[in-house]
Amino acid sequence: MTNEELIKELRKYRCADLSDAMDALGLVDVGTMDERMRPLRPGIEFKGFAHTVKLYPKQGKVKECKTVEEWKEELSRECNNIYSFVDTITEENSKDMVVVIDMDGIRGGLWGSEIAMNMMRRGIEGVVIDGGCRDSYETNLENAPVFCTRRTFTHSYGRVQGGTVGEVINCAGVTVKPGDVICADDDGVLVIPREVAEDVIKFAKLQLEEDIKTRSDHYKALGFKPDETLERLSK
Ligand SMILES: O=C([O-])CC(=O)C(=O)O
Ligand SMILES: [Mg+2]
Repeated sequence: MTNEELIKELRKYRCADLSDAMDALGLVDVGTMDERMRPLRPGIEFKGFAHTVKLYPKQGKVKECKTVEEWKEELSRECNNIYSFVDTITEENSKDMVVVIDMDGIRGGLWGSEIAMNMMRRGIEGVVIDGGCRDSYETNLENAPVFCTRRTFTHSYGRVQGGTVGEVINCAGVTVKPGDVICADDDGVLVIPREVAEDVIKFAKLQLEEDIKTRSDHYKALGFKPDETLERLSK
């Protein structure tokens, strides 16, 4: 299966179906991120391949700025360091990309309503951050696809420093390799190693088919209008 075929197929399934499939393969909780990893609002769902970023806690004292000009210069210099990973994400390589960021759970609001739109313009599927997001209200108005472990108003300035891109990281308790499949929905984030992803689909299909069958019966018995998720497999 090509990556394109794989991701198209995986998108039919809920994290619950995919997690049950991992269980069936003996991989219980292998890719289950900590429950603190939450969507910024209900209803965010995406799947894609991991582009990994590791950032480090800022060490040492920060400068005390005496003038606005000094602060502007200081902030710009620090941001160039913290956000140096941004230029590794382009319109050319962003298809089916999920940016996965390990910042050691630090509070600093690395994501905000500006970078969220910047990344949407570059074309990523979503971002998963073991750390902070700020400007939550505006970021939600933008429909930005963001999962994080913290919400905050603090900046990453003075709290985070630049690191590496494209290495094996630990994000919310899970080892993530570049190219692993990242699955995110209202229930949380599941990481599926690329090498087992095709087997996972076989078992996930059984789970979802059975769920659709039984829930369709429940809808009929209750006289409710079926919800659109019963169509997931025909998409
Ligand atoms: O400015 C930053 O570095 C983070 C932020 O608030 C945004 O992206 O809106
Ligand atoms: Mg902002």
